[in-house]
Amino acid sequence: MEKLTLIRPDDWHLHLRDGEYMRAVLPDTARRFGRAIVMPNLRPPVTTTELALAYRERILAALPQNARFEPLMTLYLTNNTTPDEIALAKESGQVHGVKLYPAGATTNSDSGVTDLLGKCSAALAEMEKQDLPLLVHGEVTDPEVDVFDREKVFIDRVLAPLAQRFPGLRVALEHITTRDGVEFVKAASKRVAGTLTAHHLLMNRNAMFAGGIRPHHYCLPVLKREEHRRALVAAATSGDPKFFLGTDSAPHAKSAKEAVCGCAGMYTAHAGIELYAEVFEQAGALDKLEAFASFYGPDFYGLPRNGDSVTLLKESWDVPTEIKFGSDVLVPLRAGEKIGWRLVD
Ligand SMILES: NC(=O)N[C@@H](CC(=O)O)C(=O)O
Ligand SMILES: [Zn+2]
Ligand SMILES: [Zn+2]
Repeated sequence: MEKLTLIRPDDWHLHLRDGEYMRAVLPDTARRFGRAIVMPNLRPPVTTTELALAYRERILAALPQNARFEPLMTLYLTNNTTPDEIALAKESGQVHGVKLYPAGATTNSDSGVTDLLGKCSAALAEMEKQDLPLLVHGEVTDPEVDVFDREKVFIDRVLAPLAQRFPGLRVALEHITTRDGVEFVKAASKRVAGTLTAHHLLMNRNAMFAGGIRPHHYCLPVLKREEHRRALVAAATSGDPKFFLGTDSAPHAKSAKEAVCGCAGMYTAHAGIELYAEVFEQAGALDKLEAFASFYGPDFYGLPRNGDSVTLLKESWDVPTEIKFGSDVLVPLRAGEKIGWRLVD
């Protein structure tokens, strides 16, 4: 049987939520990944180092015994984030990035930024000075802009001017979904990188409408056309160190997804590395998976690569139709279907 052994991967974009929900999903990530950049869009958001350190303690306390998983914390940038808070974050050694959510762009982003280059310039200057990366949800929230164009317009209106004004700032464009995003990252300086999710690599926007409306294939940024998906796969499998793994696994209760106004996010942590193995296999690039999943992320964040490894077998397994999610259930990606690679414990 075909077998794949990789240095243990890390997830550079993950939603763990909190409390019983966090306890339900954390083991899926901890089983596969050595570390994860933990998103701060809790309610209320993680806006200070103090809140981030307390959240980190709750995650550590919820880890399965013997797990050697390390949560890498982030701060939620607001119009009021001070340079002092940025300095504190860096000094803590536990905060590895500051997350920009344009206000209203996505799940739990109501406290987000309304005018990045205006209101956040002092915080951004401090991040540049401290070399603390800015992690970006790259979509404009202007309701006049077509939903499918919001990433491209964000690059033109916000990201390009930001990179000009703060050339020393390390920036990760999270969950890139378009050719435009790929091209921006490639053309930018070495300090600009991007993460790619498994679901945007595997599916185009038709997946939202296969035989009817599919709420479990709705996320933000929304799935795009096939030509964009192909550009993402080309970037992921190119061996370019600017592109690395970030699942954006975003658990929501089944009832919140299957609703009149269903919320955005796909749960993929149950197969967080296996789904990428499918992508790289389909592209004939399994030899490029390890660097994408395990090398380029820590290199960008200035952290050591993991020392141990994981093994995948080319053996299909059945994804459950539901997974317990605290007092609720969630529907994982590929629910009731098969995944072609299996993680060996
Ligand atoms: N990706 C999503 O569709 N949802 C994420 C938020 C985000 O990453 O934008 C969530 O927190 O649910
Ligand atoms: Zn996002
Ligand atoms: Zn996310």
